[in-house]
Amino acid sequence: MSQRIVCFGELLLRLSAPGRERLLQTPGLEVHIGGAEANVAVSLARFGHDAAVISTVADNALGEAAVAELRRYGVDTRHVRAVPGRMGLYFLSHGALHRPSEVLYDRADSAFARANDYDWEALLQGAAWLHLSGVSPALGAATAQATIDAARAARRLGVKVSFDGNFRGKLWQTWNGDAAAILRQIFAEADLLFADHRDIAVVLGESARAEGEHAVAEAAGHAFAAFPHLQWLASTLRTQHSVDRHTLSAVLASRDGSWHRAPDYELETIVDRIGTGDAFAAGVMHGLVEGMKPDELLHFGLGAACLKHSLPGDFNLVAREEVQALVSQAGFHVRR
Ligand SMILES: Nc1ncnc2c1ncn2[C@@H]1O[C@H](COP(=O)(O)OP(=O)(O)OP(=O)(O)O)[C@@H](O)[C@H]1O
Ligand SMILES: O=C(O)C(=O)C[C@H](O)[C@H](O)CO
Repeated sequence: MSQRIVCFGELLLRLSAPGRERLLQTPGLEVHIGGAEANVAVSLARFGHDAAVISTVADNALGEAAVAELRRYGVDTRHVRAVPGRMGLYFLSHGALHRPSEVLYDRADSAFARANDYDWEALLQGAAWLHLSGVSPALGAATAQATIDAARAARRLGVKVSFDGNFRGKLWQTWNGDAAAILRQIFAEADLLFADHRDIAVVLGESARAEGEHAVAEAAGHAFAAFPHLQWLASTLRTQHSVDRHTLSAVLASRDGSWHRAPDYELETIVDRIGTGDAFAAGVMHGLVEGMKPDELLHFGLGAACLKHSLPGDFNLVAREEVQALVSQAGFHVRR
């Protein structure tokens, strides 16, 4: 069994309009389970890792369904506790052409958002990595503190910290949270950051006017200077030609000054882009845990992200062999 990776974050129900419809255009919604950090755990479990989720769900049928869905894909859910309260929801309508996708959150005061009493020393026992994201601290003071506590405990215990910026402006606005001050404390504990120039600008109080690879490279330099524990910074590079046609690449920077860029992938008819950043994060972590070389692990992460664009739902339900086949250009023939 490979190294244990634990992911801390909220489990959510996604209620989405069918196809490309607007919300409630017809009276039906599709249900998927999501949550940025849980998405990473599912991907890692699919790649064969010992992946666990630490979370708090409502002690009702919705909480049970969310936990059951993680178990179905091999995620360890022993540290997901159920308490009285409500599950967080998000509504989604997929965009198309020139109409962007829209997310409507209904998650205020969820069981997860209220909780901050985690015994991190116990929960992190045996873990090699802790994965966190910017969604949890954006929910409110309790989860912001829980995320900071988790990152600090991990560092004390020698557990590596992975943090995905996942900036959610709508969530920060609901409670006027000081994103810069809170995220800075988490960035300070991270060994691995998934962040671009915009995430770094928020934390370092800079303005992020420029775009593209150079903007990320410059911001990465500032992040390595500001945060001495930081070893790697990875980011996707996305050019959007329309809502469902993108060019995707990715970059990886290391503390030793090396810079890697993966090839461009053309995504012509995107099925679902939610969770693609999480798929990238899981792919990069898989590569690091497996000891892949930087170019190889970056390409694997990008391949995983590309494949997620083909799948409805938040989870990237692909095996490592499928990602390998894509990055080694095995072609698109029907497998039979
Ligand atoms: N307004 C913003 N301020 C700061 N950072 C932002 C902002 N908007 C996006 N970002 C950051 O840019 C990066 C890329 O964002 P993007 O919306 O493309 O999501 P993703 O991480 O690729 O996909 P997903 O989160 O759906 O899995 C993320 O790290 C995100 O935190
Ligand atoms: O937006 C959020 O807070 C979610 O966690 C829902 C999705 O699963 C997430 O955005 C995917 O990264």
